[in-house]
Amino acid sequence: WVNKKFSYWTDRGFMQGDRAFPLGSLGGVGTKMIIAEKYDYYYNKFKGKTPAVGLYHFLSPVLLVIDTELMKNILVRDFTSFHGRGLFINKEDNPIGVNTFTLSGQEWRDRRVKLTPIFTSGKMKMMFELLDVLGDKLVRILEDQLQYTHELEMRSWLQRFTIDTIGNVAFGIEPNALEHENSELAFYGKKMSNITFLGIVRFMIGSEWPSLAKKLKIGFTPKDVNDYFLKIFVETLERREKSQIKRNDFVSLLLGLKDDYTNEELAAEAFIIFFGGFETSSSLMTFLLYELALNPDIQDRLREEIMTGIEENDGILTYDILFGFKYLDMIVNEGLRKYPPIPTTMRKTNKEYPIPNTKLVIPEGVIIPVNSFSFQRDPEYFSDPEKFDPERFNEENIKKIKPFTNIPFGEGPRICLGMRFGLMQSKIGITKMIKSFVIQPSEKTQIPIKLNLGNPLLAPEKGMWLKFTKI
Ligand code: HEM
Repeated sequence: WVNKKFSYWTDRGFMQGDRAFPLGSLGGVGTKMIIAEKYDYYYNKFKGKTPAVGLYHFLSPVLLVIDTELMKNILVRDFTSFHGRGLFINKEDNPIGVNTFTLSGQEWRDRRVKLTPIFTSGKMKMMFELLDVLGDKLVRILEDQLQYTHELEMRSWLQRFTIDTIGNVAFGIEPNALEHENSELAFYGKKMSNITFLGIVRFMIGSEWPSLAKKLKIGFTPKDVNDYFLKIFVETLERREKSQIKRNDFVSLLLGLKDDYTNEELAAEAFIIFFGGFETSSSLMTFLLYELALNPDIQDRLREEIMTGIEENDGILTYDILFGFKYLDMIVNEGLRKYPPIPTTMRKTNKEYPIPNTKLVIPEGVIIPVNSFSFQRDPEYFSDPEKFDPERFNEENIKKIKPFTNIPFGEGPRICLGMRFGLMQSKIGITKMIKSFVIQPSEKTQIPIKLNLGNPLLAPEKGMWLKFTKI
């Protein structure tokens, strides 16, 4: 029976990767490497031999994309055959898990169309002030820390910063995570990004046996995460409606969709804004600080740009000034290339798809991992890929980047909805810190950095210890 399962791809004429019961092609994931590194192993092994290689997530067939032309077809040109996300959802028992990120088909399209207007640059500008204030608070709190020590574990500080920003704008609450290490929001937020044995079992049941998963009331999130986020969002909605408070945040914008969606559906969107926004941006800032500490020339040039830009604007940082920092933009782009916070995105075929110019046909219902991590670290597309080199993204070089090889926010109709917000909060965080501190490696800095095997997003293994000195 297992052998039959493992011949799914060869029966259809595809090349396939290693397979063994029970993990399928995922041997070593979580113990020796993260899943993106395992995909990368297959990407390098099969590159040039086939446009896509068949793998197995446990016993389920998945197809890893290798060829950039095929990737373009999947993400953009022939998107109508690939609009699914391929995640298990359970509307009855886990309403929080049913949102723009996880939905497929018409339901996804309808949500996406309704939500897109709440992410425009005009709406982001409205939220800038709130983030600016929290950025200053981050600096104040780090300054306080320097009375006791100059070595700071920045991953957790940056998580605390993004919990405060997103808790504020998506749930209308003051998590005060920067003041209190163990805020409730942080507890439930982190629960989603720590892979546990139980989480793997739940994921496996959800993808292999959806009807059993429904009977077991399994969904995209654990039950307590569902209940917590539902509760805090509904409480905020009620408070807002009663008091008629108007604030420039996602809660107010979501409230504007009240005629179209139930409270549960709106809470699910607030949840994905929180989940999409807290770990990704803190991961990006963490790796950026690491590279800035290791590359003092780059750090100095960035500080010069920031200081001059703010000084010329009477000491005030605005949205337009922030997004006008060209070198900061190059640095952020290079950070996203080398350390994509979500290193793999997924699609699912909703109908059979013949791969152009081959005899291969991708069957319906197959999950397609697109591993941006591989393309963005492929020396064919980015020479000396381990080197942190913002010049890859200067005005001239950026034009030479091969399309679809740098996709940290995904691509096509399902591209990240919160890209502008993610960039805004990461750029604010970096700008405020670089303006106030010189950042250097410390004795505790892990060089070269290793990845945390228990996190589906890109995270450092042992946190990010860095030396901070007040300017
Ligand atoms: C540096 C920060 C971020 C990175 C690197 C990132 C990356 C991604 C990636 C790779 C995807 C999948 C795209 C695809 O499948 O083509 C995605 C989807 C998504 N992201 Fe982000 N993200 C970030 C920040 C945010 C923020 C701040 C929010 C919310 C405010 C957000 C909300 C979403 C949503 C709703 C989707 C689902 C889009 C859909 O399926 O239609 N993201 N993001």
